[in-house]
Amino acid sequence: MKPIHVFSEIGKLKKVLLHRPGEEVENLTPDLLERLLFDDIPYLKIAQEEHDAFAKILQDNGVEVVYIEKLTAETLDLSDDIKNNFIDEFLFESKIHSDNMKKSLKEYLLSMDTQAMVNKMIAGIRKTELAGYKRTTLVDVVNDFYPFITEPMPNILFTRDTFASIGNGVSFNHMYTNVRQRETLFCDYVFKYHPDFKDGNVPHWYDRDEDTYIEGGDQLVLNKETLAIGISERTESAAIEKLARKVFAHPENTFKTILAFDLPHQRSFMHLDTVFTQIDHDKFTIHAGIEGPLRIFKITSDPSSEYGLKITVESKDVQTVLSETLGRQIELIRCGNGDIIDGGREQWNDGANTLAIAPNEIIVYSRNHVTNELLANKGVKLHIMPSSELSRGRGGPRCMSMPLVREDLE
Ligand SMILES: NC(=O)NCCC[C@H](N)C(=O)O
Repeated sequence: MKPIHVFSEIGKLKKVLLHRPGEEVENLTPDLLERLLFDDIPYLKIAQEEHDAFAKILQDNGVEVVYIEKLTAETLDLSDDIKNNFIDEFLFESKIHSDNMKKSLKEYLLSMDTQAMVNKMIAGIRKTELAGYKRTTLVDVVNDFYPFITEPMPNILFTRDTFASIGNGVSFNHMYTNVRQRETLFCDYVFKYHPDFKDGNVPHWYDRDEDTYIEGGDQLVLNKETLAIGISERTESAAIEKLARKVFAHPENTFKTILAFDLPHQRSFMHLDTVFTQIDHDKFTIHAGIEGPLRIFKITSDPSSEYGLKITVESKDVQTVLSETLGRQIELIRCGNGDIIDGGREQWNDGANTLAIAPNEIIVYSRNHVTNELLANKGVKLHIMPSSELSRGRGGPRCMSMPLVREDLE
């Protein structure tokens, strides 16, 4: 089996990548929430308990759970060179430019064991914790009010977004916001050097140094022939074209069609998986807000065209386009039963963001009880996880997980 094997959204989940929330959550302050893309400050202890419950559901159902922070530490422990280069790149991307500051930070980071160092990089380094921190550069003086030398990365919790497993390959994403850019450095090193991944001959469908942005919450693998990608606040059409050309050109490629959904560019529709996830061969959850007039583009390979792609605009509704493309009648189950209040509230709390661990078997947030009851009545097997604190980061079970291996569907 190759290290990455994901040809559907619903095949039995065998291995998944998570991040257990840590001290970065305690580095959120009201002034920083908007910049750091959180809507409130989770209570870390409870957030960790909720996350452990999530991991336990996965493990109890035969899924191997690996953590990005642990894989990164194992990777950096492989050699001093790898560790040194990682620190240098991290500091560069954290915009630490003065030589003095770089030197003191490097000494500080190297004084810790590798796991503690990785956790600290994710948590952010406060000005108060660096002994002898002095304002030396113009940047330091200008930013005097800012409490961090390196910024916290609370969104690394959402492992779905930084890279996406597609078939046997990976899309290393260029994130839309600067604050999420450094997250992709961690998986970049893991895939380059970690023994579980480096020799796997994993094709890259996209690279983090591309100049157009794309995020994993917008990248769905509907089956071995079909991808769905959101054109959203976080993913631009130019990035989808680049990815499409790479995927279609690969000698072992199985994907023939990419459906691109043109979403409203606003936070409540942040990614395609914020409004739409697959539950079973013929069932999806959906936010009623995207069922209506929505442009959907069908992208296929066309070697005779100048850009190598054929684009057609589908003028039908989501249900019809999906039914025709997947070759079966599709049922869309509305978040909050489509009610303007229940649907609005539960979609905001990721009621439409479910993680399938097998066909017709999904992990959902407890707080979305209207949607959950509807799903249970439709015969969907639910694994319900606690969700008071984790939901404050605006991501659900699908956002908090990146499948590495799924069994193929029959
Ligand atoms: N796939 C997803 O929808 N991920 C959720 C990301 C939430 C995070 N706070 C963000 O704004 O990027």
